[in-house]
Amino acid sequence: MKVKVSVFGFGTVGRALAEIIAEKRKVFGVELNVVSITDRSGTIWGDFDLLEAKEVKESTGKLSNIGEYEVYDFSPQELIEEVKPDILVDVSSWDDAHEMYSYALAEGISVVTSNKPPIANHYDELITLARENGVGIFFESTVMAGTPIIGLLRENLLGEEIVKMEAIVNASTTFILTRMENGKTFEEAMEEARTLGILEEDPSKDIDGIDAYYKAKILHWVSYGEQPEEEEREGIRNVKDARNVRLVAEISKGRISVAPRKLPDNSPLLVSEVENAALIKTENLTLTLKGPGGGGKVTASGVFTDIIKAALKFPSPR
Ligand SMILES: NC(=O)c1ccc[n+]([C@@H]2O[C@H](COP(=O)([O-])OP(=O)(O)OC[C@H]3O[C@@H](n4cnc5c(N)ncnc54)[C@H](O)[C@@H]3O)[C@@H](O)[C@H]2O)c1
Ligand SMILES: N[C@@H](CCO)C(=O)O
Ligand code: NA
Repeated sequence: MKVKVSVFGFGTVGRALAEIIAEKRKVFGVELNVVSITDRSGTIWGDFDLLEAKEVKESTGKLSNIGEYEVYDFSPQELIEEVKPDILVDVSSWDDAHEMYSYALAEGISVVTSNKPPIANHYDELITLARENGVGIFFESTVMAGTPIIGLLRENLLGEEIVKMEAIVNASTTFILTRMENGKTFEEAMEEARTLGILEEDPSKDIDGIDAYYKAKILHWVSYGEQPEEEEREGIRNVKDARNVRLVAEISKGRISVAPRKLPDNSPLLVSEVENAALIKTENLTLTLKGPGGGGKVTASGVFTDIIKAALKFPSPR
């Protein structure tokens, strides 16, 4: 089965995805063909070499510098109408990408994304639109990167009421707090996090708990199919003694909160570096899920899985 893919956004995750697809373009009976890539400088469309596009972006910062191919100045709607991919992959940091998703879903194009605000703020309308048009919307890497918490909740535990989740879902604050535990200043730790490619384009989203809040909201939508009524959010700017402190997201029916908490020494949530963790309590099970929560390849891994699920028209009950 040949599948046309349009990639929107070509930063850390987009370029890591290009590497994975270049290596694994034919898997599970699916043959992936990336027909367009878009960054802020424009869209390349046609029979370009993926790794060449990655190299041009890395060396010059702009896809439009890829000499021998035409560069198009498409609006998101023109991109959908002209290129007509089978799957639209959003790995950009465009907070308002939901309109582009709606164009695609209405045209029978599945959407895969690692971009949280569009899913956190427009979940219901996007899921409904996908179902009405017989296509899928997949967002594994919006929470815990490629660590499969979204697939776990959307495609499993279907007979279980999710009683409560406590989770560490932001890699940057975990990294910063663990560096501060080891004597680094907040500024030094921030600088180190920047070199890892895990900070948001606007790092205040990490520091002020906004990224973790979006993720908690997505987990609430997937678990309960509705908005939370109660929301609390606090970041880590006021943390002075970082020992055993982590930014904890709590999700239960009707309520989400994000706040720094001092954890006991034996807490499974006491992760470090870029690790994420989730404690999931249902009526009959108590689960712990741990894994990397940030970085180009580990995020692109979850995006790749979603591309295959979209190609195989994988049903997501929730
Ligand atoms: N890096 C990670 O560890 C990680 C993990 C999970 C999810 N994410 C999410 O995945 C997305 C990409 O992350 P990243 O680390 O690659 O970010 P990045 O800042 O490296 O790249 C984002 C890209 O999006 C492009 N972009 C932003 N707005 C655009 C627009 N309107 N039109 C075209 N291009 C636009 C930027 O130019 C940039 O190339 C973000 O939404 C991020 O929150 C990242
Ligand atoms: N900035 C995010 C990237 C992963 O979503 C984090 O630190 O967790
Ligand atoms: Na995930």
